[in-house]
Amino acid sequence: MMDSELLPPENLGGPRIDTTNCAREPIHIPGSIQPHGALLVLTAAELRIVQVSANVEHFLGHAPEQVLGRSLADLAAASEVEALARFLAGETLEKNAQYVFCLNFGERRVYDATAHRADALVIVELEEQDAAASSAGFYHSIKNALSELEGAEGVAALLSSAARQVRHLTGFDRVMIYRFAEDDSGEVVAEAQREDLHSFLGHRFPESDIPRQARALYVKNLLRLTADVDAPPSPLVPLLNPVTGAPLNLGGAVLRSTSPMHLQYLRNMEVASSLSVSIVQDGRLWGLISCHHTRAKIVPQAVRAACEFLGRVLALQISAKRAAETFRL
Ligand SMILES: C=CC1=C(C)/C(=C/C2=[NH+]C(=C\c3[nH]c(/C=C4\NC(=O)[C@@H](C)\C4=C/C)c(C)c3CCC(=O)O)/C(CCC(=O)O)=C2C)NC1=O
Repeated sequence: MMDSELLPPENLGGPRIDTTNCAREPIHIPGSIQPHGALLVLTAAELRIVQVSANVEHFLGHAPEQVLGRSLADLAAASEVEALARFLAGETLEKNAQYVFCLNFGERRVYDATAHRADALVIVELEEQDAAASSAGFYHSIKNALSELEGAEGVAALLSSAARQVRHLTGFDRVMIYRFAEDDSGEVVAEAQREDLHSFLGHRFPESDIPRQARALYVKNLLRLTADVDAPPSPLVPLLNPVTGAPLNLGGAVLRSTSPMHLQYLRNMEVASSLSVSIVQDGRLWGLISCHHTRAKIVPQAVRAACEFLGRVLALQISAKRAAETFRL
């Protein structure tokens, strides 16, 4: 097995992951999700439920064995299920598309839902709704953030503004802009933090802090949230997907459990919650917007979408400002 090949997961007989082999940890198939949401895996054709997260009863009022094998249409409002089917009919597997909608399971069980394709399956993730995140004021702050980024004079001012805007939008205790060097080590090049916290500005970190398989995933999936480093993961039921007979690829999932290695890294930094947004330029991971909170923090779907959008705008603005500085436009 080549050094860069990923190891089988520990829950399927793989070796214990430690600092000597963590660059080969298969982080896309943890076999569990973070428990602040629930996950359903459906067949694409009939939208039949073939795999769930063990905590599904808390969200749907039915135990896993009462849900497995049933059609989503048996459990949720027909209009929303039909909208999901229409979306899936129009999408191709190549697109890393997410479908964001609402699912109503009756008895006031109404959730933000995020759907995406994984192999020949559809993963639907359910999260509690957050009214504040969809208010007009929220959209106003995104508009302001964009104007600030566009008005920044030069790359350094742009990165500082981005850190400030993301902190304002999300309320994280600390927001950093982390830039990768040619050797994939990294440096904190901008920061906005709670005034009583020490600064990481100018600190450099080795390539191993964000290993190869994580960087590769982050070019495809642009945002990840660890809501609570101490929350017990909710395992998938059954552990192997019955359609594929393999572990479910959670690389595109918003609730994917974070690597235990990284959870310990965050605890060592006295961080309870972390969110990062990829800054991708020409298909390469230029850097990350890395956010920390000293307490557990669930970031609602709408706020995450805004952060991901800002990350994309920031990548474009970095190129534009660098070109302007180079050619003194
Ligand atoms: C201020 C500086 C600063 C730095 C440098 C920083 C690093 C950082 N690591 C990240 C991810 C991972 N790291 C590791 C593994 C290891 N990390 C190590 O140090 C060694 C012990 C090790 C194995 C031996 C793995 C498997 C993952 C993937 C986790 C997953 O997605 O499941 C992320 C993105 C996730 C996030 O947003 O929090 C960041 C931003 N976060 C900061 O704020």
